Amino acid sequence: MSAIEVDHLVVRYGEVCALDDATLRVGEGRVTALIGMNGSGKSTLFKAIMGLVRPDSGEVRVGGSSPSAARRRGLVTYVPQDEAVDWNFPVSVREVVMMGRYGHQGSARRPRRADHIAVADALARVGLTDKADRQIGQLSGGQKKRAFVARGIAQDARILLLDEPFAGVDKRSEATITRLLRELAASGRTVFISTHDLHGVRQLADDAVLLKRHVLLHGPVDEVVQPDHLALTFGLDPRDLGAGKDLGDLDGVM
Ligand SMILES: Nc1ncnc2c1ncn2[C@@H]1O[C@H](COP(=O)(O)OP(=O)(O)OP(=O)(O)O)[C@@H](O)[C@H]1O
Repeated sequence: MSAIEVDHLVVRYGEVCALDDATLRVGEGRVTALIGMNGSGKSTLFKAIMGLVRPDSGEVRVGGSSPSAARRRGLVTYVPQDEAVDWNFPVSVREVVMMGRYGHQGSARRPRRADHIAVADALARVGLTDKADRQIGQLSGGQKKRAFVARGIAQDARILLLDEPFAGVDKRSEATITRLLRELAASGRTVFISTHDLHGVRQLADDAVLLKRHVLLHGPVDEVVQPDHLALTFGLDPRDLGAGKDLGDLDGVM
């Protein structure tokens, strides 16, 4: 079954066409990696799935609903790239994670016992229990990502979107996040994640999508993450990625 359905999606920002006839199905209970060069439309695709940008044409369905309805129902959560977040905002790590519980608290927004338990559990799962009372901006890059993953876990969202969670992240956080995302998929969650980490992608993902304003290729990660396909995605000559080369040769162009 598909958790996310994107049909002939077109999104423009003025003159710039960020997504041009993008169509894809993201399978439920799987980890799907989204791969594409800078400006290929990855963040725009996530924003369209969250209902944060309006399509010029085409359609997005999330768990069978419109993106805004899915967001209101707490079906989907989004871990944005660093730049999209105001790290000076005076909230603690625990409060950030508690935000994931708002949808469970009714209009009073007063945390109940179950909310405190869910937050403590999520913090423990990402290894941030001892950092819970710090202001969010005082965490390292990897710890911040883990805090937002914890918010998604506390929310109990069925679908998690993560925009480059490994960018600027230490090895320990990367391993923690990879393990957590695999656990979430094993428990039926859908994980859709953009990444530049081609080395780690086979351990992380079941499927991969190559994006260049539209979907170039989508399938099992081992079939998709191949030098020829990546060369096409990143606008390189496939001969530059032939025998004796590996995915590391793409590091400089991503
Ligand atoms: N708010 C905006 N206004 C104008 N143009 C935008 C806006 N957001 C994105 N774009 C443009 O749309 C295109 C797609 O951007 P998007 O951020 O979706 O790409 P991306 O694949 O996530 O890139 P990156 O890997 O650098 O994060 C780019 O050309 C970008 O400059």
